Amino acid sequence: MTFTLNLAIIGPGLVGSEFISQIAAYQARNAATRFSVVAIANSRRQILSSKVSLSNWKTDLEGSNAQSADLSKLIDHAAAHSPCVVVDCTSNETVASSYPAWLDRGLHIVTPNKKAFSGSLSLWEDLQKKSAGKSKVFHESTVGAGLPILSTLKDLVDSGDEIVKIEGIFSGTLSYIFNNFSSTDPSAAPQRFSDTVTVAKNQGYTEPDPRDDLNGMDVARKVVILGRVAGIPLDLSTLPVENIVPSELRSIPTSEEFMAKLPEFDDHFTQLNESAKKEGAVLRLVGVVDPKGGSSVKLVKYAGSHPFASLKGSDNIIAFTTKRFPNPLIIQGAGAGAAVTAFGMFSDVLKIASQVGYASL
Ligand SMILES: NC(=O)C1=CN([C@@H]2O[C@H](COP(=O)(O)OP(=O)(O)OC[C@H]3O[C@@H](n4cnc5c(N)ncnc54)[C@H](OP(=O)(O)O)[C@@H]3O)[C@@H](O)[C@H]2O)C=CC1
Ligand SMILES: N[C@@H](CC=O)C(=O)O
Ligand code: NA
Repeated sequence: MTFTLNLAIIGPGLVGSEFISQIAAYQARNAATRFSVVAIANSRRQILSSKVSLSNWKTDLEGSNAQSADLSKLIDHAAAHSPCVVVDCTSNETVASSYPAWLDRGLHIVTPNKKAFSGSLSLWEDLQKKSAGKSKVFHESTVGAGLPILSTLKDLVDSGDEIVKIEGIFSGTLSYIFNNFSSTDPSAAPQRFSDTVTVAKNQGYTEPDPRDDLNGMDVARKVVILGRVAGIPLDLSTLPVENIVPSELRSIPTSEEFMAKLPEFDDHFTQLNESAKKEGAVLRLVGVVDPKGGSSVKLVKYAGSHPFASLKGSDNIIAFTTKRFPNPLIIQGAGAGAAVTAFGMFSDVLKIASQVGYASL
């Protein structure tokens, strides 16, 4: 008997489109069709079908067979195509707040969207309770993109290890910016801070508004998620977070205006970097999960010899110090970008497939 896992994809932007491409490439490589995309929706339009064409979906989404976006219709359609995973590739809070209702409909959820897991504790607890049943929720790409961070942490916790501290560089954007702007390499040409932000945005590392990275909130959300998976009930509203967006730029309405004005503040960031350099150090924005109460997001000066100082590109580095790993277990690699984020989502979909029937093929 052929087992097919259906997929309803919300938000085919940078990450969502790459996820669709990876599913299409998988289908081309595998004779038996294991996945069928039954819905694709952005904020304006949606296509509902028993099998969406993965070679033509962009045109179809704009064509006459598409409907106006209506999330409740999409969910009805997904629920009628069980087993179905709703893949939320938006960063939308309202979409995220609907997850418990979707789980009640028997749907599974895979997402890189951090909003539900770093939002209210009651939503988090509701999701834990509801995903303990038949419906599954996986969100590996919410921390460290495709790097196996949450699965590793869950394995540590479930097997009875004790978390002493989790510390790391959890932002691909801020990693890229500071690795280039505040380098350990004395021969590296000095860079303007605003130029590194532009490159990070163009490479697809940033949130739609790069201020959500620079204000520490994207890292804060990851710290909250890691804390909660580790059993520490962290809350975004009480976590100390260092915001490095100059105060004059915080209330500018659009990200485009923000990017246009950022070069005016290059001297401010150069001075920060120079003061670190005088101490033989570099700047890095780190997140800390501390069961004893010191969880935070802060800009830290690290000596050039520290492992966080020699990161490259948009790499994340996460150090788990536990009772069993007093010398930390370290995971390092690309922590942002469409390909690695979509890979993390694909690996989550494969886990659901194996749990709900793939194994029986
Ligand atoms: N970029 C990265 O490296 C990483 C990203 N992530 C997360 O992945 C997610 C997607 O990021 P990215 O692809 O860069 O974002 P994009 O802005 O490129 O894409 C967002 C997509 O969501 C759609 N969308 C927004 N609101 C709604 C809505 N209410 N209903 C339906 N669709 C909606 C948009 O549609 P429309 O075009 O109509 O607005 C668009 O298709 C985010 O949660 C991000 O935090 C996680 C890890 C790494
Ligand atoms: N903007 C984020 C994307 C992944 O979560 C980052 O830079 O890490
Ligand atoms: Na991850």
